[in-house]
Amino acid sequence: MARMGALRLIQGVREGRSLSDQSGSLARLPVAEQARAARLAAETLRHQGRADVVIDSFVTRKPAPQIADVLRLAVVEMLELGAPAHGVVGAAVDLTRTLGARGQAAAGMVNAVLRKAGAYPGWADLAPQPLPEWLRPALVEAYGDPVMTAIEAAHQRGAPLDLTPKPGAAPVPGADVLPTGSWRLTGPAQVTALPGFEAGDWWVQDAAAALPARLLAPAAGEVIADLCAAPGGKTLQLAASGARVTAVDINEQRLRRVTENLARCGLTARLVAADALTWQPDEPLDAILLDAPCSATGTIRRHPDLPFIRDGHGIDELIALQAALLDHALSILRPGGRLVFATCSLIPDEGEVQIDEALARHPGLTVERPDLPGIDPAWITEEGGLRLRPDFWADRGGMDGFYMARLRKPI
Ligand SMILES: C[S@@+](CC[C@H](N)C(=O)[O-])C[C@H]1O[C@@H](n2cnc3c(N)ncnc32)[C@H](O)[C@@H]1O
Repeated sequence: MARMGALRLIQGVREGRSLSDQSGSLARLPVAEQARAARLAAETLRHQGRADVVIDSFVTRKPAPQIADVLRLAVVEMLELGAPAHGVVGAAVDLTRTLGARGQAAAGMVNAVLRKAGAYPGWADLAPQPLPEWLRPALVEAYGDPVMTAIEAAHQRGAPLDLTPKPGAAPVPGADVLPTGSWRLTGPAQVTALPGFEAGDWWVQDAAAALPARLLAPAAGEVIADLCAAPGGKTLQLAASGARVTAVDINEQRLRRVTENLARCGLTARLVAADALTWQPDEPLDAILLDAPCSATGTIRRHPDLPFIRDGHGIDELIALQAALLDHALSILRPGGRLVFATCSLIPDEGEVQIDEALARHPGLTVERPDLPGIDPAWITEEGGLRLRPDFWADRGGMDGFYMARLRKPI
């Protein structure tokens, strides 16, 4: 059941739908099978490049796309997830037979290929899934080949579960406390069953994603706007500081998740469904957090489907939107106020370049160098921002790619 669900999810990705958008399609499966299907699909996409090397070494002709996905699923289940070959091969043959006449005809080939693939000797040494052509060259240009290879290796390792604690909350048993203050769980965990979930002592948020709000350094009583706020990880951090927070997002449905998260954690913020390009506050803002919409290329280790469902289109429009959001945010910030600009992107045009260009457009605007506990000074960029990459903290489980900078508006 889970394998069929996983195959359907992968086919959805081939048609351009993200795994998270398709989660409802598994609703008819028991909960445990839904989780298994989602994990199988994600891991198959994460290791697709390596699976193809194995499959190619045993086939004489390229299999049809659906059959290729059945083979990839089985190869990843055996070689990466350690499932016993006999069960996987039998299930893959059965799955193939459900795929119409083409499946009936391919069942023998699938059986023969997978019997050999299960004993493939060099899986661990195969190069990780490369990033697609719409993204890789820009990142090689920005960071160089060795870093690109390290980023791809980090994507292959996936991501641990990071939690942001409410101030004073007791650590979840078994969690490591990271140098920047987040908690990290490396083993399998069901979020809603963890101690402190019901009480709202913490929320799920990658350690890198927790840093923009820390960089803003909110203080109790300050008037702060969180622009582009949903689903609200950063809103929760700002609200937990005692600041008076207005969370603005254009997407009403996503804002509902902010409401739920605030309620669970016993925190308050004013929520506004509005376009942050035109929204006007009713009182002067001491600080703004602008977590702008972006390519999300820093989150590939959590979303291995992203390289497959995107093709690079729309990034120029996002870059223009980020600049416009930044200009409007600066216009509504009080003189002397501070603004953190952040994107979960690895592309410098969505980070370092945005800040360089904003400084050129806004005379008197300055960047304040990050002074956060736990960050490595090597992560600070020339213009004074913070560049985070998935290959950082490799021995601790990595972090999402992110860029952030704290700006100070002149008085
Ligand atoms: C990167 S996500 C924000 C993540 C969020 N800050 C958090 O920490 O959970 C970007 C958000 O920007 C919102 N968005 C996109 N364009 C917007 C606009 N013009 N005005 C307000 N929100 C916008 C999207 O709906 C999305 O929720």
